[in-house]
Amino acid sequence: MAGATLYEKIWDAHAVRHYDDGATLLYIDRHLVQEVSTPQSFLALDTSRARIHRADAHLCVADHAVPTDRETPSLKDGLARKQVERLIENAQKYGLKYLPLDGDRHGIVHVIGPEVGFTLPGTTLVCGDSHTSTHGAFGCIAFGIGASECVSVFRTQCLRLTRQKTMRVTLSGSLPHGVYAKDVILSLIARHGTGIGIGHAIEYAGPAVAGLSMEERMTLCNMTIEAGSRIGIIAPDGKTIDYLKGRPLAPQGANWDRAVTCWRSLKSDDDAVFDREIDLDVREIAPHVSWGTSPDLTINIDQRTPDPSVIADPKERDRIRKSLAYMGLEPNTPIQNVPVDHVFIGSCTNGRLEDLQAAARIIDGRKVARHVKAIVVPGSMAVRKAAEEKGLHTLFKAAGFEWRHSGCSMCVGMNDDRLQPGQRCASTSNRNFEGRQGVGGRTHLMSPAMAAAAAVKGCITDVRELLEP
Ligand SMILES: CC(C)[C@H](C(=O)O)[C@@H](O)C(=O)O
Ligand code: SF4
Repeated sequence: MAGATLYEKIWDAHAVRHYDDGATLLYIDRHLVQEVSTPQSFLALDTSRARIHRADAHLCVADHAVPTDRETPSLKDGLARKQVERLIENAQKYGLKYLPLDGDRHGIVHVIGPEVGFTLPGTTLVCGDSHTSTHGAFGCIAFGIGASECVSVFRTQCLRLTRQKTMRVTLSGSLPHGVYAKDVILSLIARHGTGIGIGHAIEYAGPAVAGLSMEERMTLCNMTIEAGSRIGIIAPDGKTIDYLKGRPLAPQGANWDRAVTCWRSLKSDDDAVFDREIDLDVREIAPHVSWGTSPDLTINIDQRTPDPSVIADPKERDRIRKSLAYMGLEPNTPIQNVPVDHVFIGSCTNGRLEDLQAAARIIDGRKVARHVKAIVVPGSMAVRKAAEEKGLHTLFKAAGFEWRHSGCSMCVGMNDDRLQPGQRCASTSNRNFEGRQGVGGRTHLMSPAMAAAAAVKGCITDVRELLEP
């Protein structure tokens, strides 16, 4: 019999019961709770007068709707305010841990989970949010769930699920100058489409993955959902263990030693068979920019927008045409030099310390172009503090960036940070759908270094021109 993949091993270790129809009742170790996706779940709990099975398995934080300009505390808007207040009330009522907006542990769920050591290898972790795939960077099965699934987790700590197929993406080589984990995942999606991962749990492996930092691995797993898969996973190694050591919710003392022994054994067997295999040599990858309204509509910085008139498939032709029209771009336009109005550095994809450092290296000694509004939104207050300790805030502010507090911010038009219709944004976030950053707003996805380059030049730019050799 062939060996098992890492995903299958963690799955089997959490299986409580197998059903005749092939489904499994899976034990869920951890649940992250944010304000936008859970009000109905709490309401269902209230109505059924159900109890929460294990209060310590849940961690709550409000991130999507919160203002990031907290010098002028707002939360004025009716819905945002209600969502945040409801989360605080519910956490209190059910005895769940809540990380307050004004506390030093606040941040985007997917940034704070690993940061506080809530995210651990070998576990199952869920959240009512599709980018829960991020946490798989730590070697756990982590995925987004819906409101009714949240209720099951609250009540029973279990979910009835069907096991996904498995796919391995083997990344070889090492990242070229000016190319980052963001470019790798954008390139993968551009090459294979947004449907490639549907029904599969994707394990990232190979020398290029071993070479990535934990933060880069999180960027990769984060956008796995944009490749159609709910689960991205990377086997834990020395970097994973170093990252977690001493985190407040990580095991301590003898438990830590026991955990590390177990984590070191967590990997796919050499003879494990994946349902699908993809290989990618990262040395082939150039800085990427999305030009359209889906993450696969992405090109190299030195390429041009496509020409729908030469596309044979009528559906695809129509999609490209519509996308160009929404983005206000002509066919065959070089993406380089397209002017931008906004630059957003942040989100659960690229709002961590290394992302801010990569952007700061480009900004250092330079100024944001006069017509550009540029904001840096650290993914958490801990990231903000660490960046300030390194003086990054001074550097960003001197260049003309606004230095904000943690939250989802411009990644999603659910708070005060939004584009106006027709505005174009160089953004380090993960989704470029119509209206994602505000009604009529136009999003170009890219790495933090590329976004910083766009801020300085006032247009989409090849970051390699601004990098020291
Ligand atoms: C609002 C939330 C449920 C949503 C998600 O599921 O991912 C958001 O975080 C997003 O990035 O689109
Ligand atoms: S930062 Fe963006 S992608 Fe991440 S959870 Fe918030 S809205 Fe979703």
